[in-house]
Amino acid sequence: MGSLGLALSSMAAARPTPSLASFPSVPLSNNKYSASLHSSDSLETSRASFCLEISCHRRLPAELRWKMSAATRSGPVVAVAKPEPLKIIISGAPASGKGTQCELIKKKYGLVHIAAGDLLRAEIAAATENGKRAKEYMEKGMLVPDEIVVTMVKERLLQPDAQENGWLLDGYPRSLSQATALEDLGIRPDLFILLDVSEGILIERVVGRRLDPLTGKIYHLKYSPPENDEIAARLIQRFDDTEEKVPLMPGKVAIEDSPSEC
Ligand SMILES: Nc1ncnc2c1ncn2[C@@H]1O[C@H](COP(=O)(O)OP(=O)(O)O)[C@@H](O)[C@H]1O
Repeated sequence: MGSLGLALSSMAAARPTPSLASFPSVPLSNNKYSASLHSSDSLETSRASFCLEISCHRRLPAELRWKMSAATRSGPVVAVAKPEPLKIIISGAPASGKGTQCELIKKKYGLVHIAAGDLLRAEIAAATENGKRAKEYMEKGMLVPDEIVVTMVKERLLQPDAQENGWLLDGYPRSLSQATALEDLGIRPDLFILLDVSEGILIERVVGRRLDPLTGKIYHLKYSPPENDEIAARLIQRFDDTEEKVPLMPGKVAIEDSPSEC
């Protein structure tokens, strides 16, 4: 019960090494990027134990490697590459625990969380042309066309906060064409995380999930019950939290075969 498979595939791109002049002076121990996500950090919804270790040893140019080895011989010469910001794509079926893991990853690594659905809802709220078009598709539960989504996601990824702090992209890509579009733009993640949860567990989570309309907090009748009767009385079920929403095959929603439907 409760097995949460975490398929983690590294899509590390061969990135250009920054020039020596751009290296700030930082302690030698910072010469690698190392990070981890442990189940002990997680909420009850993700009960299975898993551990994600990210260790990105950055390649340094020969000149800097020589300086570092000189440092170990003759004392502290401290000039080390600042690691490039981490770029992650996370994917998983509804109720796979994506929201929970996104919160934890975002908090731990200081990444900018970019959710395609949130970007679309912001366009709708701002009543832009794209927002008006997107709304028609979203209301029918269909994927919004690529010409809207791809540009929107690209522009968000290229904004200074995401470039400086790194990003965690969620809800994109949802089709092969969206993945290819990102690749064509030269935007590649360091990691692709797929939360691969069995259908039985997804169904159990979806049908037991409840929303507190007052606070926006998500509960689960079995795994994360409301704190008191007053909250319990006002909990509602999202209209799309039904068994039918759960994909028949695990991973189906990760990258949709058909770009036309969610
Ligand atoms: N990458 C995307 N491409 C096309 N449409 C998208 C994409 N991401 C989100 N959408 C649209 O926004 C809606 C809400 O998405 P989201 O907030 O991720 O919720 P959910 O996980 O319930 O689908 C989707 O049903 C779809 O219509």
